[in-house]
Amino acid sequence: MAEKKLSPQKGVVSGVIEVPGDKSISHRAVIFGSMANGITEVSNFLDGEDCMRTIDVFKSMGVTIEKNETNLIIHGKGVNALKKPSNELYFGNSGTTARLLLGVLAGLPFQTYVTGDESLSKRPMNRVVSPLREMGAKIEAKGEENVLPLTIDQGQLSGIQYKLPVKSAQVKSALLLAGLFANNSTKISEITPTRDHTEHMLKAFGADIVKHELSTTITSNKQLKATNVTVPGDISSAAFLLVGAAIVPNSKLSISRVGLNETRTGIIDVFKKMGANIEITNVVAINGELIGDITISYKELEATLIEGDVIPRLIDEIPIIALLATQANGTTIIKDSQELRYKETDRIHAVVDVLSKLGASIEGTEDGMIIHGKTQLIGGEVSAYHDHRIAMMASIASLITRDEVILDDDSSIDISYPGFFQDLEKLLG
Ligand SMILES: O=C(O)C1=C[C@@H](OP(=O)(O)O)[C@@H](O)[C@H](O)C1
Ligand SMILES: C=C(OP(=O)(O)O)C(=O)O
Repeated sequence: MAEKKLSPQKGVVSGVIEVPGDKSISHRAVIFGSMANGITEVSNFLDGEDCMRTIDVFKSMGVTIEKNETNLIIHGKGVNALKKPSNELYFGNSGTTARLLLGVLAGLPFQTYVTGDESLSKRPMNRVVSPLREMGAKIEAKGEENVLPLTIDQGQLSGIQYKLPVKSAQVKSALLLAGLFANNSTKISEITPTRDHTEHMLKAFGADIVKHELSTTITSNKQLKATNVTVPGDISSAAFLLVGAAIVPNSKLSISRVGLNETRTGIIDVFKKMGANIEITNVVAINGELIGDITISYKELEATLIEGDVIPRLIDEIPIIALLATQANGTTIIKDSQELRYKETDRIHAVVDVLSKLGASIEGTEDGMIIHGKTQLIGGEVSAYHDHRIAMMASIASLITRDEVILDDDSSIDISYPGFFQDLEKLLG
């Protein structure tokens, strides 16, 4: 535990910066690079704790993964070369590692035993385990049904046609990965588009994948071919700094080389709906992923309604959007976000608790929250709930509080944004 005292009102947020690599794409680069034949070089890989858990899993299955000054180098020898690990596989705090790896481990010809930390051990795994069992996977809970720890035995997978009941890219990705091991094709359909990095990367690594509207079909194929991956800056990390600039008068901030995949840019739509001064420039596509620069400057904002199809496009940004809404004129309503209750912590409860303690006018609802702005935040002692996104939200709040913010523990920030406080320091006047 590392308590953090954040002094209030440290001045304007201004400058040009890059944020660390995208967490979702970094995980996937390690997974695909480790399953492929050949060397995969990953530039701008996120050195966050969650991605380290994915690296450790493949190292324990015999893959050589090393770093040079700039890149992560993965020496893939194909899925047939993966070896039975000698110990349990530990997924730490990472939901993405857990869900995606279950899809891979279900197809491997040896037994594995998988565990996670206290938070991950409470998060639902049935959303992945149940369709994987339909495919023929042999997965058993060690204790309580449908949560970690789990044992995965060798099973013969068959393709399925599956309509996702939850709006989850992790579930979709797990099933597409399992589809690589199945003896016929697998078709996954969604009701609402979720992040599609897995689909882009499957294509880049040579898998046989066809996308038609909201359905994706994958044909079994264990022979992925290595390719280099450029990881864009993480828009979910950029979100904290962008909100910092949007709420501190006279700020102006540019973030370069940020991922702008349409399935991730819901926060930009929200900024625009609130009337923010925001501009996107220099957009290029690399392996199907858009990358560009975002510039924002301070402006009075108006409240808005956030609901429906935009939610999966900004699901991880809702804590910081809630802070933004405390500074917009009027009532912002966030709906359709029940999924927040199944993250590192119940994020509806945590956001409402932290922002209320800091002086905001906010209520939780079953599937979201209602925020009345604009309020002068006061400051005070708050818990980060061991959740990186809550810790960074409270830290950004201190830029506008009247008094100090005391955070019980800032160590979770290393999950997705090591160097967060150094970057923030650089931008403060
Ligand atoms: O696929 C991914 O990389 C992720 C998908 C989302 O989770 P769900 O699939 O549970 O919505 C998101 O919240 C998580 O941070 C990363
Ligand atoms: C929910 C998150 O990640 P994960 O599901 O991988 O733990 C997150 O990064 O906000």
